This record gives sequence, structure tokens and C-alpha cells, in this order.
Amino acid sequence: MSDVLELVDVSVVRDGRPLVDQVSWKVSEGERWVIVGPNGAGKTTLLNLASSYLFPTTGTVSILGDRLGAVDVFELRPRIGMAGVAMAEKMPRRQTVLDTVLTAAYGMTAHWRESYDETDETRARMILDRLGMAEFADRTFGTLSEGERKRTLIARAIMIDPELLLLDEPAAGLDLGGREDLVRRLGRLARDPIAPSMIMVTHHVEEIAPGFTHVLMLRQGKVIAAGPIELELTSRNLSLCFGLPLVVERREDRWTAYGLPLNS
Ligand SMILES: Nc1ncnc2c1ncn2[C@@H]1O[C@H](COP(=O)(O)OP(=O)(O)OP(=O)(O)O)[C@@H](O)[C@H]1O
Repeated sequence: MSDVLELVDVSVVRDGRPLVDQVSWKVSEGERWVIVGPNGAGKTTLLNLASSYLFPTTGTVSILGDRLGAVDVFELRPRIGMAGVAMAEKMPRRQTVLDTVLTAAYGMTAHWRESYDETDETRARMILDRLGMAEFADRTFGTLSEGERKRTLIARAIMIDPELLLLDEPAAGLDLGGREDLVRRLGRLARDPIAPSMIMVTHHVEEIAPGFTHVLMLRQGKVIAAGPIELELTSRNLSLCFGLPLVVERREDRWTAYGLPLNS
């Protein structure tokens, strides 16, 4: 199995403070990773390294076999799909859902010319359908609910047929129904053998879809645990990660966590 991502002794330092602190981490082809950790732990910073938008202060980052610093990132970026809040902010609100997905194929955020290939449009509609967004194709992005926007952005990230798919808090801000709908769809994607390798940042273990294989826990820029989810997603590791006593339970193929009550 070849490596999709390899970080060796990576630190990102800002104002003399490490945001990511000597992280070594390997993601192999086909793996689906979840990154968990408290606010400010460095999760988004790790995703920014993985997407080639951030370079490490020290250490080496290799993405899809190419080392950052020794590769043209403009050739690398079209091979990486990314969906997250930062992307949502860049999307023109008056652009249709279909165009929001289609423009990804051309490395743009906004509709430029009416010259999209018919096959691209067919593919965009098929992906929207898989994410339950077919009937929204002609709606403008700005009129969508939070959940619909998130599904549109995931469709956009998949449109380019990436080798690595990065999802930054895809379920944040969704209500229970919206979260469960998204988890089911991500589960289908995660279990699809031809889907790309995936890395998802989340704050809640309840958002981990079935099919995710590995977990990386981060606290204050340092890796607390990393490896197969069934070995590493333990009460002990999660408590260390969040700095309070937590119990994590698995029920069938889903996870849940809760804090122990305070002693009175
Ligand atoms: N350019 C920067 N300069 C200084 N500090 C920064 C910079 N970018 C991020 N930080 C800090 O780095 C830390 C890690 O940020 P990051 O966004 O990676 O955390 P996170 O785990 O994704 O947090 P959250 O769960 O709140 O989204 C935070 O304390 C943040 O304030």
C-alpha cells in the first residue's frame, strides 16, 4: 500500500508557539482517518498541511508521494478534494448548486463560461444525487440550509475525483436529523472501495461514520494517540485528549462519549 500522506517530525510554529508539535503520521491508500481533539488543538492546521496550503516550520510533509517544497503545489492541489468552512465562505451565494459543483472541475469557485462539458454536468448531477442534493441543483448556494450547503461542498470536493479527500467538521452546526443523514452518506462513501483516502476533522465521536478505519487524537499540537480506531478510540485516550474523565462506547458501528458525573 502506498502512502497518501506522510509527516515526519513536523512542527508549525507561530509567534514562538508550536501549533503542531513534532508530529509524525502516515496515512496509507484506502485508509479513512478521523482527527479529534479539543478547540485549538491544531486539527485544522494539520488539514492545511495535508492540503498543501501550509508549509511546516520544521520536518517534512509528503503528499501523494511528493514532498512539500520539492513539488509544484499547483499540480498537487487538483488531486486533493477539500470541504470545510473556509471553502463555504469562498462560494458565491448567487451561484447555483450545480455550478458550485461544476466549477470544481475547472479549479474555480465561480461560474465563468457556459462551456462545461456535457459529461461533466452528468457527473455533477450524479454526485449531487448520491448526496441527496439532486432536487437542489438549480437553487442558489446562498438559499441553502447549513446541511444542504455541507452536502453541496462535499459533492464539489468529490467532483474532481480526488486521490485524497479532506473534510473539516462536515457535521458542525447540523441538527440531529441532518447529522445522521450526513453520517449515513459519509458511511456509504467511506465503505466504497473506489472512494479516495479520507481525513475528517470532527469534535464529536458521534459524527464518526461507519467505515472510518483510523483515528488521530491531538492535544495542544501533540499526538496523544494514532492508529486503528478500534484500538485507539478508548476512554483512556479520549480522556487524555480532552483533559477530563470521559467514557467512550461503541454500539454496533457507531461511537458515543460522555463525561463522568462530578463527585458531590
Ligand atoms: N496564523 C496563526 N498565528 C498564530 N496562531 C495561530 C495561527 N493560526 C492558528 N493559530 C492558533 O493555533 C492553534 C491551533 O489552531 P487550529 O485552528 O489548528 O485548531 P483546531 O484544533 O482546528 O481548533 P478548533 O477545534 O477550534 O477549530 C489555535 O490556538 C489558534 O489560535
